[in-house]
Amino acid sequence: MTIKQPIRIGRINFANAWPIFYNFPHDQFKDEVEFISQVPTSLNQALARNEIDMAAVSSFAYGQDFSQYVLLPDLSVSAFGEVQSLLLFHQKPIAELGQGTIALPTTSATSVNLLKILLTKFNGIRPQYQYAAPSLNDMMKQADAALLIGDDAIKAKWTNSDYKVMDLGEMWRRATGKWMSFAVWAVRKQVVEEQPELVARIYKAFLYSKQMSLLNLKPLIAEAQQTIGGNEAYWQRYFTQLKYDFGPEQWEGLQLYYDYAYDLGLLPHKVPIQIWQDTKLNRVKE
Ligand SMILES: C=C(O[C@@H]1C=C(C(=O)O)C=C[C@H]1O)C(=O)O
Repeated sequence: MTIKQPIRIGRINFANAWPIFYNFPHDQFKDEVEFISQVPTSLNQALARNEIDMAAVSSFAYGQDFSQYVLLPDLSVSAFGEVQSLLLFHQKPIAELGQGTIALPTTSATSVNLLKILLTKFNGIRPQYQYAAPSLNDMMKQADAALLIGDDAIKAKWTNSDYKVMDLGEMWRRATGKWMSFAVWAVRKQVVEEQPELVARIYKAFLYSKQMSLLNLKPLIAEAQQTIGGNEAYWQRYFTQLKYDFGPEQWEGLQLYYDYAYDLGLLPHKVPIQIWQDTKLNRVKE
């Protein structure tokens, strides 16, 4: 008898993904699952290298390697408009940034490409971009504007009032009228084939966790206040403005993002959104 390896699951260590992980019923799985908590770009890389089997990853990372993955429905970090944690900090007006440099956080894949899409397609500017560690003060020493995501963006906004701040979720909604999904739950196709029942059980456990978290946000809010700061009203709004569903409306917004990314050469191919459906792989649209 072959011993089944645990399914290795990547967890985004930013508050934006908490509602889906927070109430995961670990006791139902014992040695069958193992969680690895990292920033999105580290999870993207770990999934691509087969060091983990399933993860919340940057939606851009799915676009890069979609032939290897399927996406779990009804799970994502999405928004229709404002997000509060995908922020471009700047002093000069956006139109003047075309001659300047924008610092991009090494933690992000979806948002750095979303920013490029927004500035190129909708603002008609092509600044220089350079990657930097996600620290606003250091970034602004070398650049005219800085993008931050996740908890780094939240904290930077609280502690810096010298900059104008643009919310990428809001910019995308204004430009396209669509949803945007920043993180998706990707599973390696090979794991779906090898351990279909376990994948289905883990999927149900994530849905359960999301439902429980949204029914009672109080423990998540208390932990966010303790570990990150801010007040109850802030986190209440944060966790309700973000949406964790992944259905036709979110697919449509994400498909447009992939199409633009392909148009601009940010992705080398068109990206089909492939949704996992129990054990069958169901290609939803090209
Ligand atoms: C909503 C957010 O989206 C995150 C942004 C990501 C990216 O830019 O690659 C990846 C995962 C998401 O959880 C956030 O950072 O607050």
